[in-house]
This record gives sequence, structure tokens and C-alpha cells, in this order.
Amino acid sequence: MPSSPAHKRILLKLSGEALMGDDAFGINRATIVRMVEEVAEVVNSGVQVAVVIGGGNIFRGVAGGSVGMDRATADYMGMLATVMNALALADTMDKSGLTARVMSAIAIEQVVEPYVRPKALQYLEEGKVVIFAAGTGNPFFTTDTAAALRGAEIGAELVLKATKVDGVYSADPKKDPSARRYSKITFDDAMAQNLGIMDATAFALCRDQKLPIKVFSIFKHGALKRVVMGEDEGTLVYA
Ligand SMILES: Nc1ncnc2c1ncn2[C@@H]1O[C@H](COP(=O)(O)OP(=O)(O)O)[C@@H](O)[C@H]1O
Ligand SMILES: O=c1ccn([C@@H]2O[C@H](COP(=O)(O)OP(=O)(O)O)[C@@H](O)[C@H]2O)c(=O)[nH]1
Repeated sequence: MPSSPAHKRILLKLSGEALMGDDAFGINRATIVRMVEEVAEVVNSGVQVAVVIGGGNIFRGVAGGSVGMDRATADYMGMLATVMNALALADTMDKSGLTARVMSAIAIEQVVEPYVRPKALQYLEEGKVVIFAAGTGNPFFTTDTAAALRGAEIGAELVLKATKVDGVYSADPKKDPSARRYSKITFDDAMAQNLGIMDATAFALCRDQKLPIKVFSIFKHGALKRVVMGEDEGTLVYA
């Protein structure tokens, strides 16, 4: 087993829905604490960690009210949901001994500082965890695309998509029990097969920037650490 991390700087995409734990929506306290413990282990091993957090856990709770709404307006609600998650995550990180900074793609400066790339890079060099909130700041995008974008901007070596499934499968494993998991797959193959694990915009951006993605399960204890140590875990999507 390798004793030092395989990566110096990573971009971790955390699913908003994973924060719910077993609850119907919102943030489950035990779940967020456990996630932060796993992140802390990686930060304390000397890896620079930036995080993009999703919003599905909160947005799902209000989605009923967005039916029939203008798509862009609903998307702004989704982006604001990610700001709430980012604040909860940063608070939990600070209490666990990490230093976290939230940067928002939407101006909301009484609450969090705006995203300024050089400032983010400075925080990372200082060993702080930077949490990117509000996705890309644009409707019609996803937080997966925000992860690809910010990952490329900060020169991350790898985007880690921590999600509900333990990798990329030949079909959606929730719908097709015979689906097989790939240990690795190229961006071109993943896009050609229309694999629904990430949206095409995120895949295309990472492919063009030659920024690999690791898809792994957020629920599997120790998986994040194993990915960072370069061990065989989840699925690698590469150019
Ligand atoms: N080919 C596939 N391989 C793995 N998961 C897939 C695939 N196609 C669809 N999915 C679904 O994608 C989901 C993860 O994507 P998404 O809901 O965007 O997660 P997140 O909330 O982490 O952004 C999984 O729960 C899985 O059911
Ligand atoms: O750049 C972005 C990122 C997110 N969103 C909105 O925010 C919601 C929450 O993000 P996402 O679904 O990616 O979160 P996750 O699935 O990771 O919980 C999305 O559904 C979109 O409505 C958006 O409009 N632009």
C-alpha cells in the first residue's frame, strides 16, 4: 500500500443528496460529520482539497413548489441551496479542526466571499479547504459542471465525484441490475454510450482539459482516502 498521496491538489464534488443520509431531505448531522472526518484525513495527509457541493438534498425538498416555474428561476433556487450546504459543511469542517473558506459564484457578500481565483489558490496553498458554492453561477448548468470548471481553473490533478454509486456502470445500476462496473473508461466512450452518471457538459470540459475524474461511493468508508492514495477504487474516467 503506497504511503504518500498520489495527488497534490484535488477537486472533490460532494453530492448534495448524500448529505441527507437516511432522511427525506435536508442535512443529516451524523452524515455530514462522517463526511468531514473522511475529508480531514485527506487534508491532514498533505493534499490540497477544494470542494464543490451539490444542492439536491435541499432543492428536492422545495422542488414541488418549483413545478411550472421558469427554469432559470428554479435553477437559481438550486444554486442557493448549494450555498446553504456549503455553510453547513464549512461550519462542520471548522469544528473538526480544519480551516474552511466558502467562495460563491453568485454575489452574496454579507454571507460568503465571492469566488476570486487567485484568492482560492492562495487558500489552497495555505492548507485551507476551499468550498465552492452556487455552482457555476449560471442556470442550465449542474454542480458536476462546476466541479469540472473549478477543477480546471485551480489546476487540480483529479476531479473526485463522490456519489451514491460506487463507479460508472454500463447502464444505470439503479434501473438495470445486470449493469457492469467499469474500472476505467475513456471520456469518449462514456459520452458515446450516454452513461448518465455525469452530464455531457462536465464530461466534455474534463476531456478537453485532460482532467481525469474518479467516480466512487460516498457511502463506502475509507473510499476517499483510497482514491487519493492512488489505490484501486471506483471508476477512472480519462482522456
Ligand atoms: N452508467 C451509470 N453508471 C453509474 N451510475 C449511473 C449511470 N447512469 C445513471 N446513473 C445514476 O447516476 C446517479 C449519480 O448521479 P447524480 O444523481 O447526478 O449524483 P450526484 O447527486 O452525486 O450529483 C446514480 O445514483 C446512478 O443511479
Ligand atoms: O452551475 C449550476 C449548478 C447548479 N445549478 C442548480 O442547482 C441545482 C443543484 O445542483 P445539483 O443538482 O448539481 O446538485 P446534486 O445533484 O449534486 O445534489 C441543480 O439542479 C440546478 O438547478 C445551476 O443552475 N447551475
